[in-house]
Amino acid sequence: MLKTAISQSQLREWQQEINDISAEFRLTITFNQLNTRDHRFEALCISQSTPERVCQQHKISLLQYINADLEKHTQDSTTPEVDIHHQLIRSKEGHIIAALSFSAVNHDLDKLGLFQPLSAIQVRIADMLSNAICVYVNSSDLDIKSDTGISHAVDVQAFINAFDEHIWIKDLHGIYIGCNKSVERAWRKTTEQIVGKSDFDLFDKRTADSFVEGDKLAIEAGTTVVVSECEEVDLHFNKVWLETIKAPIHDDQGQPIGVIGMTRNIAKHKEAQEQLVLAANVFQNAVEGVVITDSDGNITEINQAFTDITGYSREEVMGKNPSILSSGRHPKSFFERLWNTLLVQGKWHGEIWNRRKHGAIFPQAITISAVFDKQNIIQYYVAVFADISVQKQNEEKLKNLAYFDPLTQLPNRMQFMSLVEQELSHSNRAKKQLAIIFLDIDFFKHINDSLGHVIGDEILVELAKRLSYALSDYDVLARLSGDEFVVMLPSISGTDSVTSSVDRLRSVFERPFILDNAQSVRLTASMGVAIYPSDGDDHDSLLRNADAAMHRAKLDGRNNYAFYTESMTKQAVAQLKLQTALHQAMANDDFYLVYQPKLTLKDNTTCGFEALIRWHDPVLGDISPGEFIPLAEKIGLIWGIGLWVLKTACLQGVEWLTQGKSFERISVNVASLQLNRSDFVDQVRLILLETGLPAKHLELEVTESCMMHDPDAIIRDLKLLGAMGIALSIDDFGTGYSSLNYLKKLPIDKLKIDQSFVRDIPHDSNNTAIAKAVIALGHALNLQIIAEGVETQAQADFLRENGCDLAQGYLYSKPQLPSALEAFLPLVSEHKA
Ligand SMILES: Nc1nc2c(ncn2[C@@H]2O[C@@H]3COP(=O)(O)O[C@H]4[C@@H](O)[C@H](n5cnc6c(=O)[nH]c(N)nc65)O[C@@H]4COP(=O)(O)O[C@H]3[C@H]2O)c(=O)[nH]1
Repeated sequence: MLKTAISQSQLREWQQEINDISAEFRLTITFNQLNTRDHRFEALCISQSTPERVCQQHKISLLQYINADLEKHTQDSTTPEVDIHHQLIRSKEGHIIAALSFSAVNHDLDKLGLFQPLSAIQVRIADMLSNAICVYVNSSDLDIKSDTGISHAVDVQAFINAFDEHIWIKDLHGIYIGCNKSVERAWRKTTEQIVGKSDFDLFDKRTADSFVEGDKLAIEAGTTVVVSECEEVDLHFNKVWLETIKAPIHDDQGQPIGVIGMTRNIAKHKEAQEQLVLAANVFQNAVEGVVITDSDGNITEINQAFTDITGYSREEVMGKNPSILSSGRHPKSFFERLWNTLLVQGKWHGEIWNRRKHGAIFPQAITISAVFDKQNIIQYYVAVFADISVQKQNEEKLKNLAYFDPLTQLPNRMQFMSLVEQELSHSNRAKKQLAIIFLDIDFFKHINDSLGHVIGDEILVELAKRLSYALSDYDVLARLSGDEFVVMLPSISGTDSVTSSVDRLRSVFERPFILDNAQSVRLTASMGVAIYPSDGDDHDSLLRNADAAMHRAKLDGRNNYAFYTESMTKQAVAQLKLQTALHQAMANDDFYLVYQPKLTLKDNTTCGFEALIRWHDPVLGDISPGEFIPLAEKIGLIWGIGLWVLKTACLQGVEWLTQGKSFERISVNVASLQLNRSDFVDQVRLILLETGLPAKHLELEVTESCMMHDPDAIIRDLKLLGAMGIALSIDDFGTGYSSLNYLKKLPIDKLKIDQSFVRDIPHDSNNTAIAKAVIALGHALNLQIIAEGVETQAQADFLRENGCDLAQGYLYSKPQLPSALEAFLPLVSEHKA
């Protein structure tokens, strides 16, 4: 127990007063330094937080002082410099109470005129710096100072009580010789119950052992040591982190004579420490690269991810400017904007292309923040960035998928449309024309079906290359789907320039496509052209109309091209209707045949009938064969229709024969597509067999154009038909192919002068000349000549006079139903007669 000359109640009162001051000024200690008993002094307390100002004056009655010795005191209150002196304070019994450090602090208080600084003291207990208290003596007491000097008396108990920390002092035997109020509260014991006891008296053995061990540590170390850190619960059941430090107390000879201990709550410190550890962990383990620079932009810290992403180690970048990463991709203005935003808003976020240590450029998403101090001055810049190379690559891939055809790498429909739209707005402003060419490969389906899709793809890739080469750099080529390509020709000067582009595109198909297996494939394409602004003023209508024109080119026999006109669309719509009806006609049995007699000009006797098809549609009415036969050829229905006509005509012939009628031959028109079929001869043979019509009663009329495709095969088939006894004639002679070379090879019997040459004879000199020439030619080849479309007697007379053998036409009879033709069908017996 501390021996003091003052009573406990006085001490408490005194401490209370000090505590009040402490509360107000965060002061913690006070004591009388004067070696004068029963003297009244005034203490002036100065807040440590505002050390330059006198905040408030308090009178403290220091009635008594602890009778402690200041064993060594060299304090000189007049010394202006800070000078630290260490003191050991002992109780009357010689126990060391505290180890104090005094430092003189020169304040300007004397300027107030009221006080003279006697001593300004800063006190340390076991290395813990307390708040300062300056003790001044009233001017009137100065004489005392000069008489008596500085007192050794210090109220140590009050001093240590002022601390929230638990403070205790033990001698070398481990006996407590003092403690403060905090210890009383924490250990739930009074000072009297503690002083004079050892740890073994107060705690369980394990705890006591650890405490004694701590004492030993401090004594052996000869300096302050942290002996334990532990988490506990305080009186209010709050979790606290307690740290116990111990310091040895030495005598004049430096021999240890005891231990001072102090336990304090370091929860806040611990929390801050944990936060720091956590932050450091986050910093180092972040996936994002982090770089910190000082306010001048010099790198002060980086994390591991920075090194992983950029390839630069910490040593390589410390103190350098982040511009070492610069890729050179961004213009100066980019960084000017960045800095402007950063300085004004304190933050910038965006994407930057930087360069890795080994040279590769990469994109990064980065946020740069400025860190300000209390005065709003920038202290640091912190940049957090992520390498977004993979994300960029994926974006690029997606963009490609969205805008480009993966097979040919050409723009796809979406991209093409957007390019056309852009070009249209330009053309609109510049008052220029623009052309869209729609290109579709003829019969490409057959390639896929016969050679497979892999070969089909191979051809499309090769074709895409060829088409690209055929176009200029300004033209845009795209693949819309399957075998459909489309071209935009911007700023065309007129139709001519389009035609030459179309010609270049067509020339691409002149060379065969050589496949991997050395097989060669020949292709043709049909193209349609639409021109802005006449054929449409937006991308949709232009593409649609180019497509319509392309279909027109297909209907015109493929391997062709067509320009779009408004009327053409209407025509296409009407054709679509007709097409649909034609498909129905076969199933509905809407076709029938009429027959037109053929006569011998010499004696006007019937020498045969031409079977001509008729179609009556319940909705569309009568439709001329001149209209629907070419359509049937184009949409592939001609084969079925042709067989039906052949069979029906043969059955009619059989009927007439059965009726004993004489008609020589029934002639049937054969479309060139029918003749091009390899099984045509077989089909004819089959029909003759099925119907029972003798071949000698059948004649087939073929057109010259049938010789256009594979003439050798046609000649072979015609010979086979001729060998069967079927007569063959060339229809519409003079209107088309007219190759005399083939004509002489053909096994034909007749030439038919087309009605266009018959029409104006004998008045039209050209037609009469042609008619005469055909007659002469035919006769020279030993062929019979028949004229069609004979409407007048004059025509008939001219033809007869010029050697024409046969004729048919309205002069004799229109094509009619069999029932109306009785007059032209004599009985065999009559005919012979
Ligand atoms: N102005 C005029 N015309 C006359 C006269 N005499 C006959 N005609 C018409 O002339 C056309 C002759 O047939 P085409 O040249 O083979 O021309 C035929 C033929 O190429 C084709 N066609 C008709 N029926 C068939 C058929 O069953 N099969 C095939 N493949 N084509 C057919 O349709 C074309 C037109 O046939 P149609 O309309 O029946 O027209 C027929 C016929 O009615 C006349 O004195 N004056």
